[in-house]
Amino acid sequence: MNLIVIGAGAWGTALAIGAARHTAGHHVTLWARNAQQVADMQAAGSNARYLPGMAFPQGLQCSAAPLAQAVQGMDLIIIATPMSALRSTLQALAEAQVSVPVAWLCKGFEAVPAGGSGVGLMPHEVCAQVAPSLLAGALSGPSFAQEVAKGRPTLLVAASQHPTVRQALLEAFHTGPLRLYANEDIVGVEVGGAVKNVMAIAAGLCDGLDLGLNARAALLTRGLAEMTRLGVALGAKPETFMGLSGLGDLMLTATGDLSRNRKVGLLLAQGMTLAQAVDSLGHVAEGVYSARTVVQRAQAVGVEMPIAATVVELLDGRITPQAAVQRLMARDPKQEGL
Ligand SMILES: NC(=O)C1=CN([C@@H]2O[C@H](COP(=O)(O)OP(=O)(O)OC[C@H]3O[C@@H](n4cnc5c(N)ncnc54)[C@H](O)[C@@H]3O)[C@@H](O)[C@H]2O)C=CC1
Ligand SMILES: O=C(CO)COP(=O)(O)O
Repeated sequence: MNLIVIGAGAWGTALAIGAARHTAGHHVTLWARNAQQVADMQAAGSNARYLPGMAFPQGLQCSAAPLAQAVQGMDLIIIATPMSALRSTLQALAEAQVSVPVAWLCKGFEAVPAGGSGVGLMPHEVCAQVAPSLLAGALSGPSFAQEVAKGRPTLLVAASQHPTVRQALLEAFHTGPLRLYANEDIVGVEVGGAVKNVMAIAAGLCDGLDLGLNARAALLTRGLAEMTRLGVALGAKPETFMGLSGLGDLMLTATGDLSRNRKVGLLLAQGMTLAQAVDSLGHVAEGVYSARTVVQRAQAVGVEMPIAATVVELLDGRITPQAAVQRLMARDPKQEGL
């Protein structure tokens, strides 16, 4: 199998390493838009900027060729850019008349700028707009890049309504320490991936303010309820949220210190501004950009998401972390459930 990973950040690089290391007979290409980055990676045999200390296995190729040329002859195309570049990348693939399976790794909803109008979309909705004939899907689940690059056991979900896409993802990545499950519920998988990042920011704040383990468990439980409510209202199956891309990724991202989203919350709790927190990461934290869209989509379908809405106010600097906690605690009593 020939496969190409578009976008050489932490996650694209880790997955390319995993596929190249464990699948004899696969030819894996890691593509970056920046020729200098490709030259640096080739010279070092690693991606020092985005995934330092992880040596490339033999056979992993790097490329900065024009995208339309780079994807020729590929059997599977993986988009590993941030959510903000998904639309333009899908457009480029549509223009290149790609007919092989494509899957994105980005977790988020398209951003709606502060004060802006319009509706932010889920990844598969973006694809339906700009590249409707692509055979496409998402690869998601609890997976810190550094652990995948180290070869630690990791379970992922191949989500698509197209069996050929699910099958191609399994063929490419179900190997060695990577185990894949297939799921047709792309809405559920994408809602889980987007909302867990928003909840991880909240969990970082909770821990940064030293609110305690009881508070964090409560936050994640109610966060899961918010995720499920939104997903079901958007057409997802409720059971998807009990799976890897829902509860699994929520647990990992909200409690694991490798998470960039969690780190944003921890840094805000220390008194950093959002700009300072984001600048200090050196990587994307998708929850910062998706939070507003998540809440806006929830309002559009009449779903209440008090934790996510509070995160948006915090990110906008309209409320202090302490006031946010007081407000959530002072909500009226209600029946437990979704
Ligand atoms: N890092 C992780 O452990 C995981 C990340 N993800 C998701 O994967 C996506 C990417 O995350 P990371 O790789 O960690 O981000 P990162 O911040 O490490 O790297 C992003 C990369 O995308 C590249 N990029 C940006 N725009 C591009 C474009 N138009 N064309 C090609 N490349 C472009 C940047 O140059 C950079 O190399 C995010 O949506 C993230 O939520 C999902 C699972 C795990
Ligand atoms: O999606 C991830 C793990 O599954 C990575 O989370 P962060 O983007 O918060 O680091």
